[in-house]
Amino acid sequence: MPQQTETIEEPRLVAAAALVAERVAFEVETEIPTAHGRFRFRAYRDLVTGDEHLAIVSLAPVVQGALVRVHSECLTGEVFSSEKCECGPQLDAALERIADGGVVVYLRGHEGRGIGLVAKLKAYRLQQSGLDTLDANLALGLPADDREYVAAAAILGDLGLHSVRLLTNNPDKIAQLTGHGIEVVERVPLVTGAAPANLAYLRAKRDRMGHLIPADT
Ligand SMILES: Nc1nc2c(ncn2[C@@H]2O[C@H](COP(=O)(O)OP(=O)(O)OP(=O)(O)O)[C@@H](O)[C@H]2O)c(=O)[nH]1
Ligand SMILES: [Zn+2]
Repeated sequence: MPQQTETIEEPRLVAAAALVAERVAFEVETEIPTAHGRFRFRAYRDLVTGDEHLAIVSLAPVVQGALVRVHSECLTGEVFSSEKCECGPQLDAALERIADGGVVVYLRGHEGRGIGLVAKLKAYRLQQSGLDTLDANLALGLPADDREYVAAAAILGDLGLHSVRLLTNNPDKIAQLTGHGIEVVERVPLVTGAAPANLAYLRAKRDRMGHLIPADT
């Protein structure tokens, strides 16, 4: 019986290893104490985009089905506590929650849903004159969401994870990771950081972009 299991899993493992090799290069691991506990910070170079991504891994063992957050970089929300989005509180909450055995994959190059910092600030400026988060991107001639998650799947593959409980409200993240060989056994909602300044943003994500955000937000 154990032999049979190995035979079934082998193609998946081979595919995961190939994805890792073609997409990311592991560079370094070091432990860092944070306000949310001590974590292993593992840095990867993205072989396609050149971005430097991170896997922030709990010291507690990470097993199949572990809690995972795949998080898009957001300078304004995470460094400057901008209340135009809820990225800062989401990242803090994710680190708290994975401390018992899980991973945050922090994706650089995802700033502004993949359009970059300057374009995001241009989009914010348009939002000041009334456009919502989606139409502001489109008015700039840019996609509503330009993110892809191959690198995240490759990093999870490097950690030996092919089955995860994913902290997200974004169905596209689940669909893309699944398409790249990561089985999402459960979606764990991550609703936090709502503030008067980001209510319209949360509602636009829910009503126009399909995010699974509670109706009473
Ligand atoms: N273009 C643009 N990007 C934004 C805006 N507000 C936040 N972002 C970016 O959106 C990204 C986060 O994506 P979200 O759609 O908020 O959330 P998500 O990660 O897809 O979904 P969750 O997993 O549920 O958190 C970050 O890179 C932010 O910089 C905005 O108004 N316009
Ligand atoms: Zn943000």
